[in-house]
Amino acid sequence: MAKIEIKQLSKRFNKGNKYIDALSGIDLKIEDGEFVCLLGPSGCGKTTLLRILASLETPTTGNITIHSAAAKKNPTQSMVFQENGVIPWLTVEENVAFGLKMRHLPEEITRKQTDYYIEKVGLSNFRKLYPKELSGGMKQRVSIARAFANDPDILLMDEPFAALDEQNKFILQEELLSIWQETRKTVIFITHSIDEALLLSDRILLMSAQPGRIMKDIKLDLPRPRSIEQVRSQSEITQRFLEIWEHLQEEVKQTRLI
Ligand SMILES: Nc1ncnc2c1ncn2[C@@H]1O[C@H](COP(=O)(O)OP(=O)(O)OP(=O)(O)O)[C@@H](O)[C@H]1O
Repeated sequence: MAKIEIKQLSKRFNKGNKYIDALSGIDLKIEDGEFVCLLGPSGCGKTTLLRILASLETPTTGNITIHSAAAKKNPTQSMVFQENGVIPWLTVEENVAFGLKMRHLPEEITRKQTDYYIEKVGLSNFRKLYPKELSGGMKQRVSIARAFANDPDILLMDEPFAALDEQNKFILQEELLSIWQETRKTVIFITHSIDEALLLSDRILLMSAQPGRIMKDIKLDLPRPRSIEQVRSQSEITQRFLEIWEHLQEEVKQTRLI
Protein backbone atom coordinates (compact mmCIF):
# COMPACT_ATOMS: atom_id res chain seq x y z
CA MET A 1 0.00 0.00 0.00
CA ALA A 2 1.37 3.43 -0.91
CA LYS A 3 2.11 5.78 1.98
CA ILE A 4 0.47 8.74 0.25
CA GLU A 5 -2.22 8.56 -2.43
CA ILE A 6 -3.39 11.65 -4.22
CA LYS A 7 -6.34 11.41 -6.59
CA GLN A 8 -7.48 14.02 -9.09
CA LEU A 9 -6.41 16.86 -6.86
CA SER A 10 -6.89 20.45 -7.91
CA LYS A 11 -6.70 23.78 -6.12
CA ARG A 12 -8.32 27.02 -7.15
CA PHE A 13 -7.77 30.22 -5.18
CA ASN A 14 -10.67 32.64 -5.50
CA LYS A 15 -10.14 36.35 -5.05
CA GLY A 16 -13.24 38.46 -5.62
CA ASN A 17 -14.42 37.67 -9.13
CA LYS A 18 -10.98 36.42 -10.16
CA TYR A 19 -9.36 33.06 -9.54
CA ILE A 20 -6.04 31.26 -9.89
CA ASP A 21 -5.86 27.59 -10.73
CA ALA A 22 -2.76 26.63 -8.75
CA LEU A 23 -2.95 22.84 -9.20
CA SER A 24 -4.80 20.63 -11.63
CA GLY A 25 -5.34 16.87 -12.08
CA ILE A 26 -2.66 15.65 -9.67
CA ASP A 27 -2.61 11.85 -9.40
CA LEU A 28 0.22 10.47 -7.36
CA LYS A 29 1.33 7.58 -5.21
CA ILE A 30 4.30 7.90 -2.90
CA GLU A 31 5.76 4.84 -1.23
CA ASP A 32 6.77 4.57 2.40
CA GLY A 33 10.37 5.71 2.85
CA GLU A 34 10.66 7.43 -0.52
CA PHE A 35 12.59 10.70 -0.80
CA VAL A 36 10.69 12.71 -3.40
CA CYS A 37 11.71 16.11 -4.75
CA LEU A 38 9.21 18.50 -6.34
CA LEU A 39 10.85 20.60 -8.99
CA GLY A 40 9.06 23.17 -11.09
CA PRO A 41 8.92 26.81 -12.15
CA SER A 42 8.03 29.53 -9.71
CA GLY A 43 4.29 29.70 -9.03
CA CYS A 44 3.52 26.17 -10.27
CA GLY A 45 1.91 25.20 -6.98
CA LYS A 46 4.67 23.29 -5.15
CA THR A 47 4.09 25.02 -1.82
CA THR A 48 0.33 24.73 -2.27
CA LEU A 49 0.65 20.96 -2.73
CA LEU A 50 2.84 20.71 0.37
CA ARG A 51 0.42 22.83 2.39
CA ILE A 52 -2.46 20.60 1.31
CA LEU A 53 -0.44 17.55 2.44
CA ALA A 54 0.14 19.32 5.76
CA SER A 55 -3.62 20.02 6.06
CA LEU A 56 -2.89 23.76 6.10
CA GLU A 57 -4.93 24.15 2.93
CA THR A 58 -7.91 22.22 1.55
CA PRO A 59 -8.06 20.90 -2.02
CA THR A 60 -10.78 22.20 -4.34
CA THR A 61 -11.33 18.77 -5.87
CA GLY A 62 -9.88 15.33 -5.30
CA ASN A 63 -8.51 13.78 -2.18
CA ILE A 64 -5.41 12.73 -0.31
CA THR A 65 -4.95 9.63 1.80
CA ILE A 66 -1.99 9.17 4.10
CA HIS A 67 -1.73 5.60 5.35
CA SER A 68 -0.44 5.32 8.91
CA ALA A 69 -0.12 2.36 11.23
CA ALA A 70 -3.34 2.43 13.27
CA ALA A 71 -1.63 2.00 16.65
CA LYS A 72 0.90 4.76 16.15
CA LYS A 73 0.48 7.96 18.11
CA ASN A 74 3.15 9.98 16.37
CA PRO A 75 2.15 12.95 14.23
CA THR A 76 1.29 12.35 10.60
CA GLN A 77 3.49 15.11 9.23
CA SER A 78 6.12 17.66 10.22
CA MET A 79 7.01 20.63 8.09
CA VAL A 80 10.36 22.39 7.62
CA PHE A 81 10.16 25.86 6.10
CA GLN A 82 12.68 27.94 4.21
CA GLU A 83 13.16 30.38 7.11
CA ASN A 84 11.61 31.44 10.38
CA GLY A 85 10.65 27.90 11.35
CA VAL A 86 12.07 28.23 14.84
CA ILE A 87 10.33 29.76 17.84
CA PRO A 88 12.33 32.87 18.83
CA TRP A 89 11.65 32.76 22.57
CA LEU A 90 12.72 29.13 22.98
CA THR A 91 16.31 27.86 23.20
CA VAL A 92 17.72 25.33 20.74
CA GLU A 93 16.83 22.42 23.00
CA GLU A 94 13.37 23.79 23.80
CA ASN A 95 12.71 24.23 20.08
CA VAL A 96 13.76 20.65 19.31
CA ALA A 97 11.70 19.30 22.21
CA PHE A 98 8.66 21.43 21.37
CA GLY A 99 6.59 18.87 19.44
CA LEU A 100 7.37 16.10 21.92
CA LYS A 101 6.34 18.31 24.86
CA MET A 102 3.11 19.27 23.11
CA ARG A 103 2.33 15.56 22.92
CA HIS A 104 3.04 15.17 26.65
CA LEU A 105 5.49 12.35 26.11
CA PRO A 106 7.37 11.10 29.19
CA GLU A 107 10.20 13.47 30.06
CA GLU A 108 12.83 10.79 29.62
CA ILE A 109 11.76 10.03 26.04
CA THR A 110 11.60 13.74 25.23
CA ARG A 111 15.11 14.27 26.59
CA LYS A 112 16.53 11.23 24.80
CA GLN A 113 15.04 12.16 21.42
CA THR A 114 16.03 15.81 21.84
CA ASP A 115 19.63 15.00 22.81
CA TYR A 116 19.96 12.51 19.98
CA TYR A 117 18.90 14.91 17.22
CA ILE A 118 20.72 17.92 18.67
CA GLU A 119 23.87 15.84 18.52
CA LYS A 120 23.06 14.58 15.01
CA VAL A 121 22.89 18.12 13.66
CA GLY A 122 26.03 19.19 15.54
CA LEU A 123 24.40 21.65 17.95
CA SER A 124 25.35 20.05 21.27
CA ASN A 125 27.46 23.04 22.28
CA PHE A 126 24.72 25.50 21.36
CA ARG A 127 21.71 23.92 23.03
CA LYS A 128 21.12 26.77 25.50
CA LEU A 129 21.25 29.52 22.88
CA TYR A 130 18.26 31.40 21.48
CA PRO A 131 17.58 31.67 17.71
CA LYS A 132 18.78 35.31 17.56
CA GLU A 133 22.21 34.02 18.66
CA LEU A 134 22.38 31.48 15.81
CA SER A 135 23.43 31.68 12.14
CA GLY A 136 20.93 30.87 9.36
CA GLY A 137 22.46 27.41 8.92
CA MET A 138 22.21 26.67 12.63
CA LYS A 139 18.55 27.71 12.67
CA GLN A 140 17.82 25.32 9.80
CA ARG A 141 19.62 22.59 11.75
CA VAL A 142 17.26 23.27 14.67
CA SER A 143 14.25 22.96 12.33
CA ILE A 144 15.52 19.69 10.92
CA ALA A 145 16.30 18.27 14.37
CA ARG A 146 12.83 19.24 15.58
CA ALA A 147 11.12 17.68 12.57
CA PHE A 148 12.92 14.35 12.95
CA ALA A 149 12.66 14.33 16.77
CA ASN A 150 8.89 14.50 16.35
CA ASP A 151 9.03 11.15 14.57
CA PRO A 152 6.34 12.01 12.01
CA ASP A 153 5.12 9.64 9.32
CA ILE A 154 6.08 12.07 6.60
CA LEU A 155 8.37 15.07 6.43
CA LEU A 156 7.39 18.02 4.29
CA MET A 157 10.28 20.32 3.45
CA ASP A 158 9.73 23.60 1.62
CA GLU A 159 13.09 24.74 0.22
CA PRO A 160 14.75 24.32 3.61
CA PHE A 161 18.20 25.32 2.34
CA ALA A 162 17.25 28.06 -0.12
CA ALA A 163 18.33 30.92 2.12
CA LEU A 164 21.74 29.43 2.94
CA ASP A 165 25.08 30.09 1.31
CA GLU A 166 26.32 27.32 -0.98
CA GLN A 167 28.91 25.83 1.37
CA ASN A 168 26.49 25.66 4.28
CA LYS A 169 23.93 24.16 1.93
CA PHE A 170 26.28 21.32 0.93
CA ILE A 171 26.96 20.50 4.57
CA LEU A 172 23.30 20.54 5.58
CA GLN A 173 22.30 18.44 2.56
CA GLU A 174 24.75 15.74 3.60
CA GLU A 175 23.61 15.92 7.22
CA LEU A 176 20.00 15.58 6.11
CA LEU A 177 20.87 12.56 3.95
CA SER A 178 22.70 10.93 6.81
CA ILE A 179 19.71 11.33 9.18
CA TRP A 180 17.28 10.25 6.49
CA GLN A 181 19.28 7.11 5.71
CA GLU A 182 19.03 6.17 9.37
CA THR A 183 15.30 6.86 9.71
CA ARG A 184 14.02 6.23 6.16
CA LYS A 185 11.14 8.63 6.61
CA THR A 186 8.96 9.50 3.66
CA VAL A 187 10.15 12.96 2.58
CA ILE A 188 8.59 15.41 0.15
CA PHE A 189 11.10 18.14 -0.54
CA ILE A 190 10.61 21.27 -2.64
CA THR A 191 13.61 22.68 -4.41
CA HIS A 192 14.52 24.90 -7.34
CA SER A 193 17.90 23.24 -7.66
CA ILE A 194 18.31 20.31 -10.06
CA ASP A 195 21.61 19.46 -8.33
CA GLU A 196 19.89 19.32 -4.98
CA ALA A 197 17.15 17.04 -6.34
CA LEU A 198 19.76 14.74 -7.90
CA LEU A 199 21.74 14.60 -4.68
CA LEU A 200 18.83 13.88 -2.37
CA SER A 201 16.00 12.04 -4.03
CA ASP A 202 14.79 8.63 -5.14
CA ARG A 203 12.31 10.31 -7.38
CA ILE A 204 11.89 13.72 -8.96
CA LEU A 205 8.45 15.04 -9.87
CA LEU A 206 8.71 17.73 -12.51
CA MET A 207 5.80 20.13 -12.43
CA SER A 208 4.38 22.18 -15.29
CA ALA A 209 3.84 25.91 -15.29
CA GLN A 210 0.56 27.09 -13.73
CA PRO A 211 -1.75 25.31 -13.21
CA GLY A 212 0.72 22.83 -11.74
CA ARG A 213 0.51 19.28 -13.03
CA ILE A 214 2.98 16.42 -12.65
CA MET A 215 4.67 16.60 -16.02
CA LYS A 216 7.27 13.90 -15.53
CA ASP A 217 7.93 11.32 -12.85
CA ILE A 218 11.63 10.48 -12.83
CA LYS A 219 12.92 7.53 -10.79
CA LEU A 220 16.57 7.85 -9.80
CA ASP A 221 18.37 4.61 -9.16
CA LEU A 222 21.68 6.26 -8.42
CA PRO A 223 23.64 4.50 -5.67
CA ARG A 224 23.70 5.91 -2.15
CA PRO A 225 25.31 7.42 -0.19
CA ARG A 226 25.70 10.25 -2.66
CA SER A 227 27.84 13.32 -2.34
CA ILE A 228 27.80 16.68 -4.06
CA GLU A 229 31.20 15.79 -5.56
CA GLN A 230 29.57 12.84 -7.38
CA VAL A 231 26.64 14.92 -8.53
CA ARG A 232 29.07 17.44 -9.99
CA SER A 233 31.43 14.91 -11.59
CA GLN A 234 29.66 11.73 -12.74
CA SER A 235 28.65 11.65 -16.39
CA GLU A 236 25.48 9.61 -15.68
CA ILE A 237 24.27 12.30 -13.30
CA THR A 238 25.22 15.08 -15.70
CA GLN A 239 23.08 13.34 -18.31
CA ARG A 240 20.14 13.30 -15.89
CA PHE A 241 20.70 16.99 -15.17
CA LEU A 242 20.50 17.85 -18.86
CA GLU A 243 17.33 15.77 -19.38
CA ILE A 244 15.62 17.51 -16.47
CA TRP A 245 16.72 20.95 -17.57
CA GLU A 246 15.43 20.28 -21.08
CA HIS A 247 11.94 19.60 -19.70
CA LEU A 248 12.04 22.32 -17.14
CA GLN A 249 13.22 25.20 -19.28
CA GLU A 250 10.11 25.04 -21.46
CA GLU A 251 7.96 25.38 -18.36
CA VAL A 252 10.08 28.20 -16.97
CA LYS A 253 9.69 30.05 -20.30
CA GLN A 254 5.91 29.47 -20.07
CA THR A 255 5.75 31.24 -16.70
CA ARG A 256 7.20 34.35 -18.33
CA LEU A 257 4.19 34.44 -20.67
CA ILE A 258 1.52 34.03 -17.96
N1 LIG B 1 -3.45 31.86 -0.28
C1 LIG B 1 -3.41 32.15 -1.57
N2 LIG B 1 -4.34 32.97 -2.11
C2 LIG B 1 -4.32 33.27 -3.44
N3 LIG B 1 -3.41 32.76 -4.29
C3 LIG B 1 -2.48 31.95 -3.81
C4 LIG B 1 -2.42 31.60 -2.42
N4 LIG B 1 -1.38 30.74 -2.23
C5 LIG B 1 -0.81 30.59 -3.43
N5 LIG B 1 -1.46 31.30 -4.37
C6 LIG B 1 -1.15 31.35 -5.81
O1 LIG B 1 -1.08 30.01 -6.28
C7 LIG B 1 -0.01 29.87 -7.22
C8 LIG B 1 0.93 28.79 -6.72
O2 LIG B 1 1.64 29.27 -5.58
P1 LIG B 1 2.72 28.40 -4.81
O3 LIG B 1 3.28 29.25 -3.72
O4 LIG B 1 2.13 27.11 -4.44
O5 LIG B 1 3.81 28.16 -5.95
P2 LIG B 1 5.30 27.61 -5.86
O6 LIG B 1 5.50 26.67 -6.97
O7 LIG B 1 5.57 27.11 -4.49
O8 LIG B 1 6.13 28.97 -6.11
P3 LIG B 1 7.63 29.36 -5.73
O9 LIG B 1 8.51 28.36 -6.39
O10 LIG B 1 7.80 30.74 -6.31
O11 LIG B 1 7.72 29.33 -4.22
C9 LIG B 1 0.64 31.25 -7.34
O12 LIG B 1 0.12 31.89 -8.47
C10 LIG B 1 0.21 31.96 -6.07
O13 LIG B 1 0.11 33.35 -6.28
